[in-house]
Amino acid sequence: MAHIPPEKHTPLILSVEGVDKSFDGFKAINDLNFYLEEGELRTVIGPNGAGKSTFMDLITARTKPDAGKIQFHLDNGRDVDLTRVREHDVSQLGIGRKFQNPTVYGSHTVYDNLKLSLAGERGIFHSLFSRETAADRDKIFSVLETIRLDKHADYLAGALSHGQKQWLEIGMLLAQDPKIMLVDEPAAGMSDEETERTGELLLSLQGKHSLIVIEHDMEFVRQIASRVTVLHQGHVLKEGSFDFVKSDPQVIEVYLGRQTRKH
Ligand SMILES: Nc1ncnc2c1ncn2[C@@H]1O[C@H](COP(=O)(O)OP(=O)(O)OP(=O)(O)O)[C@@H](O)[C@H]1O
Repeated sequence: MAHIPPEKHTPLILSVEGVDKSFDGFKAINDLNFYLEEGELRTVIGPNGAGKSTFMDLITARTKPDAGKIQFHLDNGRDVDLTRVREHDVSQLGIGRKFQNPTVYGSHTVYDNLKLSLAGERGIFHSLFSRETAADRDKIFSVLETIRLDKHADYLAGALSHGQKQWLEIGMLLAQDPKIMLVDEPAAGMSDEETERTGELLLSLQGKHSLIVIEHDMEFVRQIASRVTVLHQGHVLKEGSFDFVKSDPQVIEVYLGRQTRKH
């Protein structure tokens, strides 16, 4: 079957076409087609086991598909086939991922955590024992402002609240200037106020970055979503505005009707 990409209003940055992935004969991803526009903030929802994490594993080349194409469209007009790239090289290309649990360096300051992320190829040793350039400092302070931790630059990361650790980790991704950011359940375990601030942060990033956010908390999805993709059995069940997917009978049947609030 021919795969028809959505109408192109804005250039696409990512195309996933006809992707399959099985584990021991079980199809976790089944003929998946997904298109992300440059600067878009897309929310992906779906029941447990729908294939959301596997989808992110495929984009970051942690997992290789059995079939299909995953293309990263660079702004120089080149397309990179992500199924042929190693996981390490995917992050170098500008695709960053934030896992659900924050993994900040607790015994280092917030500032140093960002400095370490900025280091990239230069390496951790070099980063900790060398002076950063003025451009590095500007970048770190700009990220600190974006994640609203500028007053916490000298705090040990281990002393931050859960929400602040999540923002710091988003900041650590930002320090590397990713073109695409994959963010897995950023609001999990957060207070209502932290959740709202996280939504504001993600909304402030769209346009400058393209984001895919996996989330279960529908209030949070309502806050951030412009377009929502519903995954079910490794396939796109529905895609559209929050109101469209929320009132769709099939989405209610397979997901919303069964959902119990996690937090
Ligand atoms: N490495 C693996 N080996 C075997 N089965 C796997 C592997 N990874 C995922 N699966 C299976 O693939 C299916 C999709 O899993 P996946 O974790 O992608 O779903 P999910 O939508 O992220 O679920 P959740 O919301 O619970 O995190 C599940 O049935 C899971 O058991």
